[in-house]
Amino acid sequence: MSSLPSFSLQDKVVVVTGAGRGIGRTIAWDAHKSGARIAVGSRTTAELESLADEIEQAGGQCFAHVLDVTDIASIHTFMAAVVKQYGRLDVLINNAGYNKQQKILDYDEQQYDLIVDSNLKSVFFCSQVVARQMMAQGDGGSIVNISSQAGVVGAPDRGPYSGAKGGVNNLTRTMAAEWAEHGIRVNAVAPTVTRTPMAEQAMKENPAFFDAVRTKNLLRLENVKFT
Ligand SMILES: NC(=O)c1ccc[n+]([C@@H]2O[C@H](COP(=O)([O-])OP(=O)(O)OC[C@H]3O[C@@H](n4cnc5c(N)ncnc54)[C@H](O)[C@@H]3O)[C@@H](O)[C@H]2O)c1
Ligand SMILES: O=C(O)[C@H](O)[C@@H](O)[C@H](O)[C@H](O)CO
Repeated sequence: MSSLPSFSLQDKVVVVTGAGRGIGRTIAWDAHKSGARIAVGSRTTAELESLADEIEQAGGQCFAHVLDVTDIASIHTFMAAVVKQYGRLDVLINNAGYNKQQKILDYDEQQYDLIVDSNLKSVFFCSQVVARQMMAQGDGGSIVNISSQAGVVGAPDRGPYSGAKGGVNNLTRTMAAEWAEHGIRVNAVAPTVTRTPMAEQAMKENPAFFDAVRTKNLLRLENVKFT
């Protein structure tokens, strides 16, 4: 007999930002399969609505609402809509992110701001709103930040992105330290290159990145082809 408790999110309300595609969409599906009620947000709703339809056809609950994680007013509107829909929330997955690869010397201020706001400011303010709600509920909660290996090691052609993800790592530690007394756990996950629209776009646009992925990935990706 296993001494490990079985993993369940039965009836928990799980919020996933940037869930229209890629890693976020898969997280939303997995949370549904673990019994959670899902709330998803992204800048455009077409992909979210197809996800919500699919989860509901599979017998689950999925609330979709527009969200721009770089805009504090949009974050407040989204989280209020989630609480109105389900009455509470239990888990926040800070997944939304954006990158455009180029050399540090070539970024302008607008590009820098968009990347850093999408990956770091987003985590700060989504977590702030959610932590206030969890504290009001009084029974703790969990926040998971999707960081990156690029926030741990140097990442050529990804200056603002690697800086922002490194910031996410330490923001995670600080949030965990501040909010532990409220029973709110804060953790980060730092994936390496994962085949999603974000990574595919970068591999198409930047041959040096594609070569690095192909040669450094232990599974060898010599046969990767793009349509
Ligand atoms: N794919 C990888 O190789 C990889 C590796 C490590 C970490 N990550 C991280 O994982 C997360 C998901 O990446 P992905 O590869 O699935 O990317 P993706 O581009 O395929 O999906 C990102 C999602 O975030 C949404 N999004 C972007 N900006 C937003 C905004 N301002 N407001 C709301 N939604 C927004 C997009 O619309 C999209 O649905 C990101 O934080 C990314 O940095 C990805
Ligand atoms: O490891 C990562 O966090 C990702 O793979 C990123 O590197 C993105 O794919 C890329 O930067 C998009 O432009």
